[in-house]
Amino acid sequence: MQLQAQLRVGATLLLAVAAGISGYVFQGYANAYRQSTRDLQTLASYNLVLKAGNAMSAERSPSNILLSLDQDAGPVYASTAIQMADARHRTDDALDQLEHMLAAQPPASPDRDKLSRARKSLAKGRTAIDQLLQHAPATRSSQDLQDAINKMVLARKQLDPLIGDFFADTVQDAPDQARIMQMARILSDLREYGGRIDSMLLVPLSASEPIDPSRHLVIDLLRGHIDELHRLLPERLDPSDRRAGSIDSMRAQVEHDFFGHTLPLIDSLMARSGSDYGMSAAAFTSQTMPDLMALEKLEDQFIQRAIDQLAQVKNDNRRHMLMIGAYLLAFYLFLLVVLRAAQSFVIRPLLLARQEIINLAHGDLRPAPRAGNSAEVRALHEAIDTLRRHHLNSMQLAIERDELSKALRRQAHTDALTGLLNRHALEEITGDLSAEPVRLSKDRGLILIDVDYFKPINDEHGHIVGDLVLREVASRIMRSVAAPHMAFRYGGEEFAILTTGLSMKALCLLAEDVRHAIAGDEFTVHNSLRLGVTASFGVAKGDALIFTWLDLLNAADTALYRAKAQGRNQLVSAPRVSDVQYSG
Ligand SMILES: Nc1nc2c(ncn2[C@@H]2O[C@H](COP(=O)(O)OP(=O)(O)OP(=O)(O)O)[C@@H](O)[C@H]2O)c(=O)[nH]1
Repeated sequence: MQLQAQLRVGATLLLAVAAGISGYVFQGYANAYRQSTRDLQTLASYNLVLKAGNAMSAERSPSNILLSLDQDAGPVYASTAIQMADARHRTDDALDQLEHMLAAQPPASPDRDKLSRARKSLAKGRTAIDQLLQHAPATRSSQDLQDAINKMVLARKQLDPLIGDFFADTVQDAPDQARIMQMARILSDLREYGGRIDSMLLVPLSASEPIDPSRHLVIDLLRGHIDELHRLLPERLDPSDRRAGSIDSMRAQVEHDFFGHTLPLIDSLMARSGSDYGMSAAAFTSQTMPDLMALEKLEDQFIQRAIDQLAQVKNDNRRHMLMIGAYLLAFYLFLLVVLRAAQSFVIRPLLLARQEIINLAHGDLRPAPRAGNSAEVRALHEAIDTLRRHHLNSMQLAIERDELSKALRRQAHTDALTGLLNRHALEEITGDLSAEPVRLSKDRGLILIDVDYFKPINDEHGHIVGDLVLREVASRIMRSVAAPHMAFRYGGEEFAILTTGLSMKALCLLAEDVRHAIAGDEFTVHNSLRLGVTASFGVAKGDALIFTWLDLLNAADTALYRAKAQGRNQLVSAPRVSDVQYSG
């Protein structure tokens, strides 16, 4: 498998493993995120119901104070009336929010029915209170007062089933939040029961009547509930939360105010057997209202803190999910970069180096494109450069060898004295005469030339002069012979001209030209020595009688012999079918 493919497979495997692990962790966070979203929604809904209940409970306090005040109370009455109006407003807001939340449920759903009944009861309670407030306190009967108060308590009680249903549902849907909801409910119930006791004491205190046994019983029952709930309420509401400082201080404050002040006050009022309570209903309600409000506030802060914590958990989970996604993406990009880098810095340089080596192998020594700059790739390029240099050297050596062998070949075929082709060259062209006879082309013609009386020149003037004469003879022959015909020094003072495509007549004319060129002007050896030189010529051409090189050579040699014999400085052509003969 190619390196690139291996890298891709490796990267895909790595990515798959990373994606698997990330997916597993991501799934965990996604589940936690979904759970925290659900919990948050559940807790927020539960908070809405409790808020509505608390608002209804809280609304009773200013109503009760107002019912126990004389309209002549002036600013106190007016400010309490404003407080009651505000409290009603808050209750309506809370109930509206609750109704809005329940709007998703079908119109005839039990929850919406319960809420609607509670609102109707509340409206009745408010009407009863408003009607009572139309009359001066002295003209109100205790019964009417108790009825109005009971209606308000009943309205709040109508909401209990809804709170109970939400509590049950949410404990089921978000069991992790059960403790928080339970604590919130305890605080809400404490506030409600405290408020109810307040309401129950309002009539006896307003009318300065003794607490009748049935009222006593109800208040004792409520008091008992409060004690029970008090026991369930821990010292620290959420010890796991280190930031819960303000909650804990509020909790301590509630312990001090509600349990340490309001309840003992109630107990002391309950303990009085007569009708002298030592305080008015308005004073009593005004004293207990802040403590009840503190309870309410504690519940509100507590559940709000829980909601904030859940929102934080939800955000943390979402952040973790995003981080995992970002890490995975970053890992994917990293792998992509690694692959690209491998492609740029390893694979491409390798492939280019491979191509360069192939080019070198095919003799292409030109510089090829390269890539990569790592130490390893540079080392590879240096190795290729070394190979190129070796290749270049051996090619140069081969060229030199070739040129040398050509020069040697040329030398072997050239006569050193005259510069003409030598006999060996002629034999290469005509074929080894000792071997099988080579078929001769009829186009071929041969002129053999022999310098006349050369020995006497040597003898009289020395070999050096003889050499100069031979050179001049060769030079004059060369000047007369043009391609495709070729001139040779055949040996000693003998020369040859090999022709192609000449008729016997043209051959003889050429030989005659050469003869004149030699014999025409005297040879100037030096200023004081001028020599007249002649040569004899034997001419032969391929035809029906002469059909091998040996035949041609013999025929030309015989003709030359005859030219010598006939007196030299002449040419004799070999006998032909037509037997034409020229003589000079
Ligand atoms: N200077 C010189 N002399 C050479 C060379 N090669 C052969 N000779 C001489 O050429 C002479 C040839 O003499 P011969 O064969 O008798 O011919 P000739 O004297 O020309 O007589 P004919 O051919 O019969 O006219 C010899 O003396 C050789 O020594 C050479 O390269 N240089």
